[in-house]
Amino acid sequence: MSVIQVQGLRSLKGEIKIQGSKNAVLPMMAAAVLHKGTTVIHNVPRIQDVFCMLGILEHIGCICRFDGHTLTIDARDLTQAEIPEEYIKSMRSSIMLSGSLLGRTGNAVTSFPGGCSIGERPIDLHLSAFRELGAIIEEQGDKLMVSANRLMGSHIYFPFPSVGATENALMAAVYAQGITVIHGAAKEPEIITLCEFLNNMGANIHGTGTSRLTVTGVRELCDSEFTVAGDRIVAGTYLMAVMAAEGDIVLQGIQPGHMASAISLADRMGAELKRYENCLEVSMSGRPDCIDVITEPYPGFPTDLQSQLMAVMASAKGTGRIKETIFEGRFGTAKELHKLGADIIIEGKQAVIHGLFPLKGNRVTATDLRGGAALVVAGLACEGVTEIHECHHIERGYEDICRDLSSLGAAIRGME
Ligand SMILES: CC(=O)N[C@H]1[C@@H](OP(=O)(O)OP(=O)(O)OC[C@H]2O[C@@H](n3ccc(=O)[nH]c3=O)[C@H](O)[C@@H]2O)O[C@H](CO)[C@@H](O)[C@@H]1O
Ligand SMILES: C=C(OP(=O)(O)O)C(=O)O
Repeated sequence: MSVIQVQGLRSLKGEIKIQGSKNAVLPMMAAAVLHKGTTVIHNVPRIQDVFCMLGILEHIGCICRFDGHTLTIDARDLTQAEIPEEYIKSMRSSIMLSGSLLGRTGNAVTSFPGGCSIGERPIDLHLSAFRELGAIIEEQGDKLMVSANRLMGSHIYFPFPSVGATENALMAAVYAQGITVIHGAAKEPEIITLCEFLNNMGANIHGTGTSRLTVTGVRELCDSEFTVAGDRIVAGTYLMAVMAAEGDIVLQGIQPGHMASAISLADRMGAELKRYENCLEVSMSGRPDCIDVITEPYPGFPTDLQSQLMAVMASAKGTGRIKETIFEGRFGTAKELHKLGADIIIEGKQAVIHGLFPLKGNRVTATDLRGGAALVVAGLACEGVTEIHECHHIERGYEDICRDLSSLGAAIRGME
């Protein structure tokens, strides 16, 4: 599907089950490489990034079976420590293999990762964590070689929280001799899940959910099974969708506690919300109000919902400001929203949005995963048809955004 057409101004109604979390499952798939045996993961979303990670696992010698939403990874016999550049350049999470391969074999050959155009995204913190555990890092052209005879437990200090660096440090530390303490760890729910997943495999990690994680090295892991939680960013995207389109929807299969900042923001903007243990009911009648928001590490408002929020505010009442503090390139979507008539002014790290309703359907282009989803959200508040091109970006993280939104009553279809 490379083009999506949305006929706007139809309210949403219905119930939907949210797919498993991309940002939780990708590090788990990388972590499965640590174990000389079999790992089964349930509720795995059928998205492009998962297929890319599968390609990497098979390339290094894992035998994988992906039936429906259950993925079995047999990592008994690894044959390769080098990940081809085309994988690394197409997906940021490929860098997770450097931690798990280093932990398992003492050797990983990767390169600097690519991914969406949302900012520079250096990996200095990942590399400093590996060095702290005793690894040697060599760069040869584009190649990045990480190796160690024996990883030794140590104190790793992160100056600010990085999700990926915390995950890579955890994976490298699982077999390191002695105790590793990660100070300044990220606290996102996906880190908690990775710790639970690794402990379920036999690792020994304490401090889960805090910024100080302690890993006591173990000698071996065991076969295990794990179920991935619902994707809080996909759920947040559909929360933004109903705010843009108005209506009443129920999001099933999620933990609303992991979405507290998005829920309180929707409440401030005028939505009515009811939280249950595994689902969230949202009603929006009339146009939402613009508000002021800052993106922050968890538990703050996530950068991964910033573009979708911008799309909602573009068609809301009044004036609001969004300050993006994580990825400097994430205001790229504003340029496409302008084509729909949105009034957004970018001033450095801040976007000032004057809401206008309805927006006007037009041809726009997705330039990154969440920015693409934001254009779909904006299309719901447009008069006429919005045609979104380059939708392969959206398929990186959404199983089928057209299926999901049309089941809620949107007039949306995908085309090749
Ligand atoms: C697959 C996955 O889980 N992706 C998520 C992960 O990305 P990712 O793990 O790449 O994001 P990080 O948490 O590492 O990035 C946070 C900030 O730290 C900076 N940084 C990071 C590493 C480093 O070595 N040096 C450095 O300067 C980044 O440029 C960014 O400004 O967390 C982001 C922040 O919540 C989310 O938007 C992404 O969806
Ligand atoms: C930026 C994202 O993902 P990644 O880190 O995989 O590029 C995202 O999920 O919004």
